[in-house]
Amino acid sequence: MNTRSGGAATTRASSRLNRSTNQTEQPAAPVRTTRAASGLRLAEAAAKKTTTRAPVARQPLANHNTAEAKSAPAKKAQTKATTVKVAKATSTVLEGDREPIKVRVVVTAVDDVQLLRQNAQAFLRIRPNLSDGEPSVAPYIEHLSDASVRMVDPTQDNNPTLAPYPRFRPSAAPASAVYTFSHVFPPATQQSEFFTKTTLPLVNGLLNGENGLLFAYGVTNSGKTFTMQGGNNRSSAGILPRTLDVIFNSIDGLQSTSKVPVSFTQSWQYRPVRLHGIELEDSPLPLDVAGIFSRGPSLAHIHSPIESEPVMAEVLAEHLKPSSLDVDADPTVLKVDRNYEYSIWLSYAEVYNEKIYDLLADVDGSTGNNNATMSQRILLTRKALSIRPSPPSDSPDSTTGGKYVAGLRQIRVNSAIEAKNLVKLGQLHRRVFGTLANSQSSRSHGVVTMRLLKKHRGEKDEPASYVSARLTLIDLAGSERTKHTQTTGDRLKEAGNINKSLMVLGQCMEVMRANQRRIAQALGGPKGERADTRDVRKNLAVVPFRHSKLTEILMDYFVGDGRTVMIVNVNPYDTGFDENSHVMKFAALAKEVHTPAPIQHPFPRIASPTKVSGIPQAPRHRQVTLSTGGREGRKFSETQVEVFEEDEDEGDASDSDSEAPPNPLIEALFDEIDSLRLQLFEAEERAALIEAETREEITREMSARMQEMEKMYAKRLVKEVEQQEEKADAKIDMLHRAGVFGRTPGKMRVDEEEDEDEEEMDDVEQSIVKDEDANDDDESHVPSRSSSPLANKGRGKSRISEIRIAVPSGPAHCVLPTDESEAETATATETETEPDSQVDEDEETDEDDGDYREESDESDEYEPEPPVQPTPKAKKRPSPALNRFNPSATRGLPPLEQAPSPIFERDVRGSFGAGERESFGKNTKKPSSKISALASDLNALRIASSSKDGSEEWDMSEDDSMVLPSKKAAKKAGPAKRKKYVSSSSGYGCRR
Ligand SMILES: Nc1ncnc2c1ncn2[C@@H]1O[C@H](COP(=O)(O)OP(=O)(O)OP(=O)(O)O)[C@@H](O)[C@H]1O
Repeated sequence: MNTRSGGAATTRASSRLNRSTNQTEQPAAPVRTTRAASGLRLAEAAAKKTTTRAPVARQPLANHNTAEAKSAPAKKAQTKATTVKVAKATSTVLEGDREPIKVRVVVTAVDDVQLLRQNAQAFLRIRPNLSDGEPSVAPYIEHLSDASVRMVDPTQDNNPTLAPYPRFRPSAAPASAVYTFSHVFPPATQQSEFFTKTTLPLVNGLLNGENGLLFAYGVTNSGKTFTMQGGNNRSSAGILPRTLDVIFNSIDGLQSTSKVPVSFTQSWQYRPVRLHGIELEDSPLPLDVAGIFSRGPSLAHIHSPIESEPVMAEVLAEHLKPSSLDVDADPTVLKVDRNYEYSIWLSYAEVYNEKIYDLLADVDGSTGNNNATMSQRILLTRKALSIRPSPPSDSPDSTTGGKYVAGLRQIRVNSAIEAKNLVKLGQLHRRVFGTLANSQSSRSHGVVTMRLLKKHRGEKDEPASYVSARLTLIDLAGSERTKHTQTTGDRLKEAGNINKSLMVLGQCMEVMRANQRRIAQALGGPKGERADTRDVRKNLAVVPFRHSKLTEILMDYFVGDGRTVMIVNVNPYDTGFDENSHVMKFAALAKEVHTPAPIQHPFPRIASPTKVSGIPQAPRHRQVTLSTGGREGRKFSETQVEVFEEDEDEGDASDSDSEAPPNPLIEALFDEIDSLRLQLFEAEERAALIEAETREEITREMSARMQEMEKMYAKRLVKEVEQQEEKADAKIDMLHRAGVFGRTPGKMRVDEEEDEDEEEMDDVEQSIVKDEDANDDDESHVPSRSSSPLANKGRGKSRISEIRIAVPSGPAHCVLPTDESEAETATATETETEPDSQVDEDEETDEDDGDYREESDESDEYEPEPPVQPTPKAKKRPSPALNRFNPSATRGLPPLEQAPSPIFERDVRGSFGAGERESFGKNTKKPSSKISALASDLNALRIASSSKDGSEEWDMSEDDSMVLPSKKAAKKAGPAKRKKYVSSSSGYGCRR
């Protein structure tokens, strides 16, 4: 017989509230009371009967922070009180003007404020270094305070080749960031302390009828399983066993024994079903079940699931020995209301590859291949469970809905040891595969739910008398990315699904946070105005809980009531900085989620997202090896377990009939959406993988190139600095020599310079001779030369058709006079040189060689002019550059520029082509004084040449790029007296 509570399956609290409301003879008020609030039902209901309160003014949101600062219990009490006031207010308003909308508004507003005050808590736990001795690398997480840490990318400063230049960061993660948590636990934190600060409040809440959720998040090997379940050492029990200890310590002697006798030998008991429901046990339990439990942890007798799989029990007995289970028990006892009787029910599910399995379920086991080496083979078949929306009949006072895992066993446990044994059995059922990252890596999300039923001793034994609350502890799979674990095949798919569910979890939090902000903004209007959040609520984004199984089964915690605690595990030693940065960002997001975002949509019945409509899926087959013994002289045994995983069956849930018949069209549409979402997700994942790889490749190349460039620039910088230093030295020397600071540094130096000048002179002479020869050869090819009116003049001894000034490729030299008169001369010559700008202009007007040649041809038409005598000025003040040709009169100086401008060098050598010359003309915005000096040289040469045979004179036309000091005189003489300064493609030359 299945005695269902059906529509009567309301909690006592809600029924009393309804009764109270009904006293006004109104339809059931749309009051949203929470299940947690039902813990106060007696006192609250009594208060309602006796007092009439004014409607509660909505709390301004500005007080949010102040409210947060209050202690948790105080806050909870306040929340409950507020709820009661609202309930009363509802009643009052209904009695007054019978306008239900107003009531709704009040309730909604108060709910918003109330929910906004619920903060998700995030605790950070830093894993200690596990290697012997000092860690190979320093941890990159710095503990700043009890609530904050700083994470600095360890690769930022460690690369000496890059310092002090900023590193090109391939990652989007900030190189340094401070993260804040509710509390930060350093590596040395003991398990007991950690449990007390993070989980004990949740356990306390559970015993008081509040829901709670705690999950551990982090990359693989960061200590999630250690935190949740514990280690092998004494006192290293984790959160889960300690929670069980504290619960049973606290309800010791208060456990419910009430049963409904159905026959002389059998009795029934109320049990929790689905998400909120309570009903009589489907299958009768033997009356002496408690006695069986008390006989100890013999697996074969613990409970029916184990009994039905004796093979498993036998094989796993080794694993499930009580060993340290009871000696490592947490002694904490919490104060509970002793007027109640309690019962605890445990379920253990696994979300693996986007399918949910019951880890405590019967599995069809059979053995095979037994042999003498203790090697066994077990074939297990297990079936995936489906998720169903919680029927409204389970919780008529809840509008938030929620989903439950249909067919998930909830097993009653009477002691901590029993519970721990069940958990251990579940852990062995849980799929544990090794990856490269962690040989014992959890590849699934393990979800342990403790359900508490409590009933006041004075109440009748009926479903309405029971208060139900849940505490769910989740050991999430590692959040590492696939490429870091080098997973392939099945492992790759696992990793993809793990990441998917964690990603969706993050997305849900993000959407909830956005929704919360919108509600907060709506509530934060001008003071005194009643905020109507209905419109805002209607337009809230749908939180994508449906996108993954994990979020679907956790939905109730986010949209319903209860507290959420997130534990963030990080391993700052051998986990990548980027990986942990993602974890930290996720934590920051989760911490900001204050309130459940109400879902306005009904929850339709869903199909498995992995199931493509119409295509039956073959059961998945996997193989695991379980090893036992091997220590302390015991025999080593190995068991091969083959697992067949069947897809969930829509019709297998015993309670499926409690749901409303689904609309086939909606079903089909949801199936379609799910299948499309899956395809989209897979495509995105593929794209993300490709993108990540491409980015990484480009990043590597870029980094290498950047490094090369940085090195090159560094070298250049050093060279430039050296050159500058030498230049400065040279200048100082020059000034010394010029007598500004005194006499020249020494004779040695002068002699050296004289030698250099001699060499220079040799070069010039050689160049002249060479050019003469070349000109002899080329003359016929250069019409301008052959047609020059002066072409045949002076042939022979002193015939110079083109003069090139060759300057050594080394540093340019500057000649300074050694005595005062010379200095004066030099200064005067320099000042008399044509302005630079004039040279520039002239040069820029010469577009190409053709122009020159044209002019040259024109010049051929000129009549030979009588030689013009050099200007007295030029004679009187010879260019200092001319002194180069007279070593005895020259006073050399150290190099002025170690690396002369290439433009200047080419100019002097006259060896560049037309294009280069053009660019020279354009680029030389400000010709140096050396160019002017060179012009003076040429003029001096002209004078010297003229003085040799006394019949020829040289001059430069205005068209030429260089205007000689004698230009003024030539201008005065008229254009006819001017000669062209001819530029050929092979360089500058002076024609006569
Ligand atoms: N606080 C701690 N103190 C001592 N040892 C620890 C601590 N945290 C973790 N360890 C050790 O680090 C190793 C990895 O930890 P654990 O298996 O819990 O990682 P995990 O995050 O659960 O990895 P996975 O996600 O792959 O399951 C284990 O050997 C565990 O005993």
